Amino acid sequence: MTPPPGPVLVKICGLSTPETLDAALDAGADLIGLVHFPRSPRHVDLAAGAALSRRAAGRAGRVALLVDPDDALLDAVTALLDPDWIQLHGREDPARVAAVRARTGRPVMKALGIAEAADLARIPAYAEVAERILLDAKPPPGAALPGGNGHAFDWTLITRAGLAPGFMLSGGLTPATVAEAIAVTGARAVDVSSGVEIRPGEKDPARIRAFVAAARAGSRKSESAD
Ligand SMILES: O=C(O)c1ccccc1NCC(=O)[C@H](O)[C@H](O)COP(=O)(O)O
Repeated sequence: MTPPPGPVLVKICGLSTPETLDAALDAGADLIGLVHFPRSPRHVDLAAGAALSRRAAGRAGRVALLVDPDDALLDAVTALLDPDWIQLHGREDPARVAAVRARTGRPVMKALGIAEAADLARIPAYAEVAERILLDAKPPPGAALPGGNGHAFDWTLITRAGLAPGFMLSGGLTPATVAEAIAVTGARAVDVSSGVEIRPGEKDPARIRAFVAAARAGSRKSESAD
């Protein structure tokens, strides 16, 4: 996927209240992520997700975040949340990603866990079936969650691999580090959850605003350096 030129695309993930959703929308987030995964501190049930999705409609792209969903859950999420994107953050293989895309008719963002250069080899097969690849830190051993862990991976892995810039960079980003992450990787899209929280699951409007501002500033600096 060739990313459009222009400012970096910013996703704020794991929003679960109207107030913090409004903060992300008012800050200018391009995408908002709604996590439907009961073990997550950011989990929203389908009714809450539907209400938040309606609140965001027309103001940002709505990403329904699922982990190894079955078809019944896909159908319910599609019908109730009407997401603009479906993000798959589990062990879904490329065939499952293609099937999800076909069943829901929604573009799919597939998360891949990165810890070492060899992990990047999975990208081409997924890039064939997903509209966007989200590169996240591989969960540490024993982690309770497949994502949202607040861990960063070595961004130079991307630089050294000479990766085309159509990916979304994720994993442990914060307002303080996102500009450097953009400079190092050339990412044209970034994603954050823990880095804009006071505590797990509790988003901080001030940190959301700071993250969006820092990402936009970082992308302007990165573009002017090109
Ligand atoms: O955020 C969660 O709680 C979560 C739970 C289960 C699967 C995925 C999850 N988050 C996925 C995301 O897209 C996060 O924004 C991404 O992993 C980065 O998280 P963080 O390192 O906390 O910024």
